[in-house]
Amino acid sequence: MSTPGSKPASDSKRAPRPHRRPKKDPARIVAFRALRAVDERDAYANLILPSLLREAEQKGMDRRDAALATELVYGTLRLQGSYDAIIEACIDRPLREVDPPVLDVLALGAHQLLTTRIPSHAAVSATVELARVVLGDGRAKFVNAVLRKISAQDLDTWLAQVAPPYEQDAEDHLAVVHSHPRWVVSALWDSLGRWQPDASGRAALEDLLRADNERPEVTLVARPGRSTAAELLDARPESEPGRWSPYAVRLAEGGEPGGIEAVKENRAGVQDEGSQLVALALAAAKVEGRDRLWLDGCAGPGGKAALLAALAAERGAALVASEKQPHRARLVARALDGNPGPYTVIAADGTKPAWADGTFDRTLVDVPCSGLGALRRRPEARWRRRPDDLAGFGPLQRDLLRGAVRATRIGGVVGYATCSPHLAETRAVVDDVLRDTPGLEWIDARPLLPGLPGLGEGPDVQLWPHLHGTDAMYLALFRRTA
Ligand SMILES: C[S@@+](CC[C@H](N)C(=O)[O-])C[C@H]1O[C@@H](n2cnc3c(N)ncnc32)[C@H](O)[C@@H]1O
Repeated sequence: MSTPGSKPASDSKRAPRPHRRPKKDPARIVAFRALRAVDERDAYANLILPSLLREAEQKGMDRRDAALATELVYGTLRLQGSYDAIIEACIDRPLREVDPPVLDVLALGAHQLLTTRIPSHAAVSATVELARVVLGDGRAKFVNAVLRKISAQDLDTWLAQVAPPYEQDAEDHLAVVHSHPRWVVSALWDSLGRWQPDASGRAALEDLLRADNERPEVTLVARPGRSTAAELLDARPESEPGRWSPYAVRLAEGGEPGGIEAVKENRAGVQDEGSQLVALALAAAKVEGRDRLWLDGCAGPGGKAALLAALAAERGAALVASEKQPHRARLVARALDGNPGPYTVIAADGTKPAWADGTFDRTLVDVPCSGLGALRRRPEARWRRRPDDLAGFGPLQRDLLRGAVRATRIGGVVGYATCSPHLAETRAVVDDVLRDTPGLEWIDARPLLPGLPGLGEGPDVQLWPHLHGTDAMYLALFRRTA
């Protein structure tokens, strides 16, 4: 029996193949559209994908296909560096001469072949079908030929072939094997060496790079006084308590937070444990005297502000949550909605403050940064960021910290946080501000994060995905003494 498009081999010379419409495969089409939006419009995968999935679900896409599309987008973007090197070894021209949509289809195919459990024949045929739909028959043939070459070896064999030997060029080797830009490998290595001098060798760096390529758990925060970890654990019995924060609950894989009552009512939210620890450490630092008015000077979209506001409410203190961008200030207002204690949300520039010097007892600035500490969550960020971006953030980070110091009264506490372990955004900023700002005592943050291993020599702390299971948050705490 012959089906449309397939004929007995003996016929193949005589009859031309009847035209067959390519099969539409919603998961792979959504994945392709998401990758195109990331490439063409600088879209963020975590924003564009949910909207494409909603649209496809309205047309009947089921949950399994939605899960497949999500895995394909995130997995392909994370491992793009490795896949590009492998694809380049399978074609006879430089990668930059391949049209970006073709490259996206090839990378999607490489991901299915080399990293997922999809059988090779299914991965090739489904990706070639996708190519027929989105690229046309001619280019689908090219895709077919390249994917067949890729399917001849597994990922480790390919990487051993395409990465330069470690001994010849360690950073390039790790960049290709672990799919990070070389400059990011270099920066992470420098930072790891600063914080973990005894454990910053090749093995530790590889653990970190691997952790960046893993899908992060979804962690919830039970906002104090409004919900408890026990309530969240009851709502999701298959979830687990956080490792470090008493307010954290880690959802089991695939766990959707949206249906949980406490989340719907804003009494709990989604928040990485590293961010929770930053807010908890700031709240735990000792201030001298009055402790009534707290400031979050870079509050948008409001995760840390919501936790700080709840902690402040428990102590009879109030939070001012300030954010420069009005649309992000609106997100902060939403995050704080229902907080049991007093709070104010304002749109203000932390470098030209809307408050008198010395107003606050505790101040946090969680400054804009490269985000190199959250590569697990933002799979495209590593490819989009450039080393020059750091020079752009540096002056603002220093000004925001100086502004935070001025905003805080003598005896009060200031926290400087970034979601980046890059030394230019952490130690270099703090060293410069300490040098030109008299009357600042650097507080040891380590005792304020009880139980966490590997916090180094202090007084500041750097969290790590591979050691703590958190984003790579940095925190330095100061007391204003004069
Ligand atoms: C890393 S995010 C803060 C994340 C937030 N703390 C949270 O946990 O949700 C940095 C924020 O600082 C804001 N920002 C940038 N420049 C600022 C400035 N000059 N003054 C105040 N906020 C600023 C950005 O718009 C961004 O929302």
